[in-house]
Amino acid sequence: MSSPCIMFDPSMIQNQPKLPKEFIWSKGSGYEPDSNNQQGNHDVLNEPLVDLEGFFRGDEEAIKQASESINKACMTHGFFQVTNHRVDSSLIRAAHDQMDGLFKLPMEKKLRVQKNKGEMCGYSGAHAHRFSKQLPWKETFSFGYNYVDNDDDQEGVIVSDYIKSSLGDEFEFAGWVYQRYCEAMKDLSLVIFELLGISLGVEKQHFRKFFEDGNSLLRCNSYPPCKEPSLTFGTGPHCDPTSLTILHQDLVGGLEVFANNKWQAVRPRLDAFVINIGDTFMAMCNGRYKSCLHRALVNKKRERRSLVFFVNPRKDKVVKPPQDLVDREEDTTMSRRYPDFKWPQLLEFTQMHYRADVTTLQSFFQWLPSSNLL
Ligand SMILES: C=C1C[C@]23C[C@H]1CC[C@H]2[C@]1(C)CCC[C@@](C)(C(=O)O)[C@H]1[C@@H]3C(=O)O
Ligand SMILES: O=C(O)CCC(=O)C(=O)O
Ligand SMILES: [Fe+2]
Repeated sequence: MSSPCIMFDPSMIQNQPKLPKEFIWSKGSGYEPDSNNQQGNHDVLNEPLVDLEGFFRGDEEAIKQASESINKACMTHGFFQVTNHRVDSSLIRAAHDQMDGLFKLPMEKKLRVQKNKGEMCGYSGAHAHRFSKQLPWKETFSFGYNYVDNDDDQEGVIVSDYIKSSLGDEFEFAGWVYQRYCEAMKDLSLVIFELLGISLGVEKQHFRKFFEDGNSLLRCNSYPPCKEPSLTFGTGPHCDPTSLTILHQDLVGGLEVFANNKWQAVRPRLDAFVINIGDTFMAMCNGRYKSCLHRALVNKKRERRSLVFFVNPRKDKVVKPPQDLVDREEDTTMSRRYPDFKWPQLLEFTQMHYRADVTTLQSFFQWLPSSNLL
């Protein structure tokens, strides 16, 4: 008989003296927390801080500099932060403030919007509806955001309607805030895609155009304090399967990136967005840029929150590198490093058959021919 899944109620679970075994990232899994899995024990990553002011002013020299530092960061670890991004600071603050109302909801109400296996939107406590061990010490609310309402299924529902209809009228303002926040994230992502195009020396609008009619996901993360933080993870080590991730975190800290062969902490900055390259973009640039390996630690004292916007292409688009990039490969045996695919195929793989980690993309390409999605 299978055991009932664990209920992640922060007010109760964080007071238990011992970490429930489901949250222990066991030895031998390849993902055991290292002996130093404590905040404050790691080097701080000296990643480039890309100032977008020059881009918005159309200053050629500043754009060149920004794209060069993006190129360097993406060739080494796939991670950088941006400042002067023109996202209104009061909108960012409001998006963080509205998380209070979500995470403080009574459990019974959270469960009413609980995600089921295979679903992308709704509430999840420790992903316990999907996994039975190595659970992440977090609660999440996720909202789908389609740029174009291109069909009439659930995915076409806009964030504000989804929030209001699933959580009730008292969440109307929260819905409005997250709708605006998604719009701002979409605009910012298109700026980053333009810079990525420039940095790769391809037609500068190529990626921007490709993602203009995408469909994305906004996720609110809450990582409650944990009595034994060194035995678990808030989010275990992984590369995002998506294309680009835009993350905003509070000042608690806990995000780490694997760079130069070691885990390094990312210094939180309220005025910056963290940008990660994901697996899909790595495939789109023929492996030139690295999908960023990262994780989130938890701590004994303070709840940590982050807002994560995952950018994906429209579901019928073929993911492949631009031809001019392929033509420039010196090693002709490597002219195409990955086969073509579509985002829903990788999404199905990560939701139904494989838990995203550092080798998601390779495992996906082994699975793809046997799937009936081709
Ligand atoms: C397509 C997705 C799967 C995950 C959410 C989005 C983008 C990133 C993925 C994830 C965050 C990577 C770490 C593991 C994961 C299970 C998580 O901890 O949330 C992943 C998400 C998921 O499968 O729900
Ligand atoms: O919350 C964080 O800092 C990281 C979250 C993350 O990596 C993810 O949700 O994919
Ligand atoms: Fe991630």
